[in-house]
Amino acid sequence: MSANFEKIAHVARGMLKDPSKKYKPFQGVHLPNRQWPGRVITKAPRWLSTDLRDGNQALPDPMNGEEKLRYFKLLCNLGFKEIEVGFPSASQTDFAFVRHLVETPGLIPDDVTISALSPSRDHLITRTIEALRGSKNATLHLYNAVSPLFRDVVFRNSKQETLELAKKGAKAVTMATKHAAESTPTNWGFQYSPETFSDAEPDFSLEVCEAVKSIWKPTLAKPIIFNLPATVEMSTPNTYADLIEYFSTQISEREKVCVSLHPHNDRGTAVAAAELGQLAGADRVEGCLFGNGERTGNVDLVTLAFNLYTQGVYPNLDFSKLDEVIRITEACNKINVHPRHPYAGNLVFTAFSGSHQDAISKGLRAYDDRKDVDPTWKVPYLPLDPHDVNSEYAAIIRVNSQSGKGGVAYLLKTNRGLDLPRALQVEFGAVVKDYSDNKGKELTIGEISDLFNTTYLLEFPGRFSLNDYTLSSNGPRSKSISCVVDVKGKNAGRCVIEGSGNGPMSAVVDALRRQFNIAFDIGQYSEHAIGSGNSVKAASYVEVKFNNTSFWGVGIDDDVTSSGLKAVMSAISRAATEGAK
Ligand SMILES: CC(=O)SCCNC(=O)CCNC(=O)[C@H](O)C(C)(C)COP(=O)(O)OP(=O)(O)OC[C@H]1O[C@@H](n2cnc3c(N)ncnc32)[C@H](O)[C@@H]1OP(=O)(O)O
Ligand SMILES: CC(C)C(=O)C(=O)O
Repeated sequence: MSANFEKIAHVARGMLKDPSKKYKPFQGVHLPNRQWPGRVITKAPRWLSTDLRDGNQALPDPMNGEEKLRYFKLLCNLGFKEIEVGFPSASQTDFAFVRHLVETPGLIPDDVTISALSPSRDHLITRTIEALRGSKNATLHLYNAVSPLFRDVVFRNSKQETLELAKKGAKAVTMATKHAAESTPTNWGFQYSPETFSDAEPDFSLEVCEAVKSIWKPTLAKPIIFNLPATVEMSTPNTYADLIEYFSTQISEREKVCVSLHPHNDRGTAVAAAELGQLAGADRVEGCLFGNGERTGNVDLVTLAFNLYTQGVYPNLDFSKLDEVIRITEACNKINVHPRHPYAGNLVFTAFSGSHQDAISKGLRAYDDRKDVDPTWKVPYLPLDPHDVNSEYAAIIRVNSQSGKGGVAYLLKTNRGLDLPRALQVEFGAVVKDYSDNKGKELTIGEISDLFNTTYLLEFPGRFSLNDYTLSSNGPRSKSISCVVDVKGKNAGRCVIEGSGNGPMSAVVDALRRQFNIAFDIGQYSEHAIGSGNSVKAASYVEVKFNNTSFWGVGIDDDVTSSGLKAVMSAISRAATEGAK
C-alpha cells in the first residue's frame, strides 16, 4: 500500500498542461424549465447545526464532552432549533455526551430537537437510538452513499444493493424507534441522506428516497427530512440548484417532505450553492459556524445568516455577540476564524487604504446625520453596520502607509473628540503618512495621538507658550490683551506681551508683533467643544500665514479663549522651528 502511495505521489507531481484527460466536466441534470433563477429568498430556512457532528468529525482533535456541552449551549443561545449532536455509535465520548444531554433535566430546551447520524448498519442504528432515547424530540438521521463512484469503489454494490441497504436501514430505524417508544416518550423524527447526492444520478437518488419514504410513511404533521448533500461540491452552484429543483419537484407527496441542503465547500461556493438551493425549493439548510467541517468545510451558517440579514430578512439566529461566538468556536474547534472571514473576521470591518477610509468616514457621518429620519443602512464598503454585531467603530479604520487623511481624522474624532478642519487634516495626514512609511508598520491610535500631540506641541511646549492672559474690553469691537508667555530657545524666559485688536486673536497677533517683531496673518480658524457637562473642553485650530506659507496650530483648554491663544502659540512655535530648519 505504501509503495502505491509513493508511486502516485511521484506520477502526480505538478499541474498538467492539459487537465482535460484527467478531469472531466460535471454533467448536470437537464432542466430547461428551471424556475429558481427568477426567484428571491424572502425568509429564513430551517437551520440545522452539524458543528457537533460533521464539524467535530473533521477536527484534528475532536471536542471532548465539556467542549461539546459548551458548544451545544452556544448553539441553543444563538437560536438553533435543530442540532446534530454527534455520531454516537462512533465513540464512547459521543455516546456519553448525548446521554448527558438527554439525562440532565433542562439541558435541551423544549423547542430544540437533537439529532444523531447513523450508517445503515443494524447495530450502529440500535446504538444511535439507544443514545437518543428519552429526549423530548429526536431525529434519527440515516445515510448511505448512492453515487456510482461510491457504489463501484467503496461499497462495490449494484444499484439494487444500494437501494436495499437504504431500505434495510430505514426498516431497522422503524423497528428500533418503535421499540424505544415503548419505554420512553420520545417524539421521533426521521431524516435520510442519500450521501454523495451531488454526484449521483438524480433519478436514482429519487428512487432510493421514495423507497425510504414508503417505509417511514411521513404525514403532514410529521414530514420526512430528505437531506441532499453536496458531499463533495462537484461544479458551479447552479448545477446543485438544478438537482435540488429536480428532486423537489419530482418527489411524491412533496407536502410531507422537508427538502434539506447540506453543501460542502470544495470549490469555495457552498454559500452560493445553499442560496441557490433555497431558490430551487429547499426548506432547510445544514452547516457549521464559520464553515468548519470536512476538508474545506460545511457551508458557513454565519455567512448565510448575515447574507439574509443584510437583505432585510431576519435569519432567526442571533449573532449580536459575534465576538463571543468566535471566542467559543475557536476554543472548542481549536481552529481560528480567518481574519477575512465574511462578516466575522477581525479585519472585515477594517479599512487601511485611504480612499476606503475617506468613503467610510463620510458614509458613517452621513448615516449618523440621517438615521433618525431614514434608518436605511448605506455606507460605502460596509454591507453590515458593525454595531449590529457589537463591533466598535474604532476598529473599522486602522492606519498604515496606505492610509489617507480621512482615516486619521476619523480616529482622532472617535478617540479624542477632535474634529480637525479639512486643511489641518491634509497637513497632519502627510505627517502620519511619513511616519508610518518610515516605520513600515500599522500605527496604533495611541501612536497617532502621540504624534498629534508632538506635532502640535500639546504636551511639550515649543518656542512660545501661553502661561496666562487677561482680556479687557475697550468697547464693542475693541479688546486689549495682556499675555504671560514662556519663551524657549533664543531669549528664553517668561515675559508679558500686550496688544489690542477687535478680538482676542487679533489682539494677540498685535502683541506678538510688538514684542517679538513677528509679522503673520491669521488664516482659517475654528473651534469646538470636546465632551459635555463639567468636563467640557474647547479645541481650537488656527492657521497662521507667514508670506505664503501656512502653519497650523492646535490648542486645547477648559477655556475657549485660552484654547484659541494656545493654538496661535502652537502655530507660531511650529513656524519658528520650521524656519530654523
Ligand atoms: C459524509 C459523512 O460525513 S458521513 C459520516 C462520516 N463520519 C464518520 O465516519 C465518523 C464516525 N465513524 C466511525 O467511527 C466509524 O467509521 C464507524 C464506527 C461508523 C464504522 O467503523 P468500522 O466498522 O471500523 O468501519 P470503517 O470506518 O473502517 O469503514 C466503513 C465501512 O462501513 C461501510 N459504510 C460506510 N458508510 C456506510 C453507510 N452509510 N451505511 C452502511 N455502511 C457504510 C463502508 O463501506 C465500510 O465497509 P467495509 O468495512 O465492508 O469495507
Ligand atoms: C451524511 C451526510 C449528510 C454528510 O455528511 C455528507 O454527505 O456530507
